[in-house]
Amino acid sequence: MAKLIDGKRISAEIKDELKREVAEWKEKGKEAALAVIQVGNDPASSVYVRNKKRACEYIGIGSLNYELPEETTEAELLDLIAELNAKKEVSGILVQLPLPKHMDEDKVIRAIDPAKDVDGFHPQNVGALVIGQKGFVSCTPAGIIELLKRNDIEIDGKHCVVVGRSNIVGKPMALLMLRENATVTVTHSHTTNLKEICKQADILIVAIGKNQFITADYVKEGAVVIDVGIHRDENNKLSGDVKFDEVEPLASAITPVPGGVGPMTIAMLMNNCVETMRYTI
Ligand SMILES: Nc1nc(=O)c2c([nH]1)NC[C@@H]1CN(c3ccc(C(=O)N[C@@H](CCC(=O)O)C(=O)O)cc3)C=[N+]21
Repeated sequence: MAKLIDGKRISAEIKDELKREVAEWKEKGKEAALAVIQVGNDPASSVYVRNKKRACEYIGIGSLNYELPEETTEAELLDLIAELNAKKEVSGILVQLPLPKHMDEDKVIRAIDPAKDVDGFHPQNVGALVIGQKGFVSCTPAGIIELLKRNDIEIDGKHCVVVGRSNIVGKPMALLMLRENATVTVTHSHTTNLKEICKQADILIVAIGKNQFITADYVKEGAVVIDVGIHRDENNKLSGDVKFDEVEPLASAITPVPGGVGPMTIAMLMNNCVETMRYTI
């Protein structure tokens, strides 16, 4: 039986730590506020936006929500970002992804001041991660490192296989594991022998966006399995990229969906928001 990695509990712990820290910074006259921009009204996005707002309120930082209609032009969005970049009271800016198809996501992300890019998506922050310099780190991979550390799971020297190479999860995940001295293999949809490679993993991190794709035959006995996927069926029941019931008996530790990686994303977003208080004068 695998140890269940409880992301919900750990994210609550982190938010409590941050709440105490924010109170201390406030006594010293510092403030922080997160601006969240949502374009259109995708219901799943609305849930996340609401969760972020609630987390800001909980830890004691400000939150501004901008709900823009689907027809907003890219130029209008860029204007709003420029306005928020210039606003001293706004310390973090998050543009909820995905954006409507008529917008160039790369261009929009590049418009955010890297010092306010609490998502860690700006090329300057991604570049800093590549060469080991300070910068905001993408929240989901940062949350996974925190989950492993707070469960005393050794990373140093281990073989970590990352399934998926997205800019916001797979790639930064591989870089963070490398920073922790893991030996890292990045796999993706063109990988031949995917099963054999996954089976060599001491730590298997799955972010491919395919419902319950990873079955027992991908997993070595005793492996640690981290599931980044999130899928919703017609009854609103959530599942991940890993076939949990099959894999759980094999793994030494595993994250559930929900209650695993998801809540950690929000906790690390809050950590990035508090980071803006740590270094300003
Ligand atoms: N600019 C931007 N930054 C993001 O960080 C970002 C984004 N866009 N677009 C969408 C994805 C998705 N995402 C999640 C956050 C929390 C949960 C989460 O809390 N999940 C809960 C379940 C919540 C539920 O019931 O749906 C869990 O896994 O236990 C999931 C997914 C952040 N994203």
